Amino acid sequence: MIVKTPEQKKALKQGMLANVMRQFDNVADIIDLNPNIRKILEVTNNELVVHFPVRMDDGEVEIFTGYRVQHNNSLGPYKGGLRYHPTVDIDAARALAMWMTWKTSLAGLPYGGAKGGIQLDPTKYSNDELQRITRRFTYALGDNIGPELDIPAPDVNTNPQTMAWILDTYMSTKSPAERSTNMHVVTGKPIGAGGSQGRDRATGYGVFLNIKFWAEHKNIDLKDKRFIVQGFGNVGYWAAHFLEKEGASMIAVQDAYGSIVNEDGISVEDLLAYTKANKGSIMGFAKAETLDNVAFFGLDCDICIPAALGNQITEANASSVKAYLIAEGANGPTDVAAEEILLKKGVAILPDILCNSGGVIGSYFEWLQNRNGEIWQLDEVLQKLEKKLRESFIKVVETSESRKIDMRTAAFIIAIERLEEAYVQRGIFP
Ligand SMILES: NC(=O)C1=CN([C@@H]2O[C@H](COP(=O)(O)OP(=O)(O)OC[C@H]3O[C@@H](n4cnc5c(N)ncnc54)[C@H](O)[C@@H]3O)[C@@H](O)[C@H]2O)C=CC1
Ligand SMILES: O=C(O)CCC(=O)C(=O)O
Repeated sequence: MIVKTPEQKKALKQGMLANVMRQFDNVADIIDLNPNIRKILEVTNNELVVHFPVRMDDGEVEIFTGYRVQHNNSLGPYKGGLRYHPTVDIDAARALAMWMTWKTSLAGLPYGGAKGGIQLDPTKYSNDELQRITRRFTYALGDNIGPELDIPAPDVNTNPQTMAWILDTYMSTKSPAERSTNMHVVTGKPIGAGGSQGRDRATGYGVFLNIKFWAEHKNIDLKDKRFIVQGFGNVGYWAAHFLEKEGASMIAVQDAYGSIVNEDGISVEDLLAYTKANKGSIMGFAKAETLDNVAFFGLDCDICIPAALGNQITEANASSVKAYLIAEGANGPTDVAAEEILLKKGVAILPDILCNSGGVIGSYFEWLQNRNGEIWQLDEVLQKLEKKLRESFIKVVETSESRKIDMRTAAFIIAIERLEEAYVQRGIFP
């Protein structure tokens, strides 16, 4: 359960869970949310913590801890990614699961919210070890996931290969008849294993589209605009790819290994090719200089795209931000204290639950195709994605402008009011 007593609250470190709870409480107060529905939404439905043994390449057995938190399923099956990272713990999974509920609700999808992962540093394990870890984790999750119950997807340090291992392991526990109808137990799969065209780029493309919609709304031409990206993985790379195609220039990048800068621009494709040959790291890229990590968010630029972890823009660095737009590719990259500072400075923030929702929308398209035995072309997927994202963007901007509130508050209001309506219409709280 999400911590609620004063003692627990006091003990709670200022992490993502504290942020998502403050965001929720703020909006619940503004919309005067039905108190019974508030009680339901402020706790998670189910929390699974599993400890499981895996044999390492050297023959030793290591015990791993995995998590799956299912926050709410009043709008449909639980949906959300799996993260492999040392910072994964029960509070991180709770926070990320809650954001998923708001995200799927805002996007108008028939899904609830969940998140999970394994607390580990994947750079310390071989590919074979990661495969065995993923398969044992899937066995440990058992029937707590399922195509109509809870559908995982990729997140930090997981990818289509990870999803294929999960699919294969899950299938191996099913009867032959069930195997062909369970393909949609995970999304973000490789195309050959039932994945959808476009899911690879869906999140980053969605981040780009949100920036483009915002720029059009403000009559700003993206050509020659300077942007910085934190995280050059799935989300960061694809967002940068599409922005560069639009004529904008990437002047700095930060990843888990450090930061690089080139005021004249860094070629997105050259950097991708370099990272592929350099164990995923941007460091040492010849056409840029090394930059102190602390200076990164204070760089002179137009657009800042945090696309790595949570709580990256905080009270400590928010005042130094020079960008006039922050497009949140990551979940929870801006904490509540930082947001207050940024909004006072006039910085616009495209909130995570809107800005990175292209990923889960792309997953929904994959799930639908698997469920209905359909295969869609790339252009069809991208067109449908753009249509859905534009609808969400318009709703958020209209709510923000008519109620004179920031875009995060507007997005949360739309998401939480949809959930409230579902509970009220079902008659649970007449
Ligand atoms: N993959 C997806 O479809 C979606 C991902 N997101 C969010 O986007 C963010 C990034 O996810 P992915 O791109 O999928 O992960 P990824 O694993 O593909 O890439 C993560 C990137 O962040 C960097 N990074 C890790 N720790 C860092 C640190 N302390 N400082 C700076 N950079 C660091 C890594 O080096 C890597 O470049 C996460 O917050 C995730 O929850 C949100 C929606 C969907
Ligand atoms: O594609 C999905 O189902 C969820 C992706 C995700 O974890 C996220 O949107 O944060």
